[in-house]
Amino acid sequence: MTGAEPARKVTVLGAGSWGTTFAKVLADAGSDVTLWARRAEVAERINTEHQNPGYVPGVALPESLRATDDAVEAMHGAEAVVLAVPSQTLRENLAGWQPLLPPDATLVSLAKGVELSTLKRMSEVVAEVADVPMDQVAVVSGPNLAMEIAGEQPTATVVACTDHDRAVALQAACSTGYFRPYTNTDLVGIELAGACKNVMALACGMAAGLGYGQNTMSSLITRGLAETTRLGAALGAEPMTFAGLAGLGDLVATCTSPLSRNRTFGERLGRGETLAQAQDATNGQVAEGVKSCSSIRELAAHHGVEMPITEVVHRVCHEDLGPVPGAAQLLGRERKSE
Ligand SMILES: NC(=O)c1ccc[n+]([C@@H]2O[C@H](COP(=O)([O-])OP(=O)(O)OC[C@H]3O[C@@H](n4cnc5c(N)ncnc54)[C@H](O)[C@@H]3O)[C@@H](O)[C@H]2O)c1
Ligand SMILES: O=P(O)(O)OC[C@H](O)CO
Repeated sequence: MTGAEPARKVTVLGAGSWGTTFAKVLADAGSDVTLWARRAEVAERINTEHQNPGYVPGVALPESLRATDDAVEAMHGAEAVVLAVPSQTLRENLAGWQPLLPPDATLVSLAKGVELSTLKRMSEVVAEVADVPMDQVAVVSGPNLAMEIAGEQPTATVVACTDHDRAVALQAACSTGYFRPYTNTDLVGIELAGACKNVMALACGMAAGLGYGQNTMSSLITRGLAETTRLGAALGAEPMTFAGLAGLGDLVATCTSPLSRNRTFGERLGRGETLAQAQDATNGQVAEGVKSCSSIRELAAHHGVEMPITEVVHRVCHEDLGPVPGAAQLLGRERKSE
């Protein structure tokens, strides 16, 4: 897919909550969409009953949306390939798909995370594993809780790509009466915002689980935005990106919605559940912040950036710090100006 023409043939790899929902958006926008599912029975049900009840219960999928568990068939002739798998498995998934990628296809990451061990953003992982230039990689990120979009509630998002024409083409391919994408070329800012907001949603969830109210949430959201913006500035992002849909927009949606897996996960920790107990309650769906809190913390340390909320979330998730002492640690920090 090149130039400013809408993509007509789009493949979505991953039929989880967001992959299925984004495939519906693309199909509703008039694109010719094939959705790849890991399990044959999921693909079969989408094709015959137009449903994916394990991930988007009660949602009628467009009849034009085709699904398959055959990656070769899924990717044949695609102008854009959308990667809708968890951040920490993207490298492994994409390595398997790499030989099948159509050479000039725009590769679109939906994942919100930072890879453990390499500390790479998802677009960096995609460009490296697919062996394509960075301007062939795009990202979609914003306040995009899948179930609300699947219910066709009005939502905006950001399509980011360093190649503006590709961003415009993808924007056209996913614009519907209920889904309004904006373009942006600040890939670094858009991706960091998407990864960090999951960590802040864990923190807000913990606060909710402890019984704290809106002052605490607003304090965490605002200071979470401050530390995310600091990291972004150190990595060359445009600071204004963090005030946009993929920054403040997604932060507010994720930190305040009971639909967020990250917020829900944090709430369980705040109520005193262990990591394993909270994990059991996710129905197999991914709460990206649980792993990304560690990679973001490490990335910040490499760049000499202070991220106190991320630090506490990491310690609660992985170093046995209780949420109450975690809150005390944040409140007890050295006094400073805003
Ligand atoms: N659900 C949302 O509301 C939403 C919105 C925006 C962005 N995202 C991001 O999109 C990405 C995917 O999220 P999702 O909500 O679709 O996740 P999900 O847990 O609902 O689905 C994950 C999908 O990846 C597939 N998969 C392939 N290989 C896998 C492996 N090795 N391990 C686990 N799953 C594997 C699963 O079969 C499943 O179809 C995440 O990074 C998430 O942060 C999600
Ligand atoms: O359910 P979560 O916490 O993964 O959040 C989903 C989306 O990223 C919200 O934009």
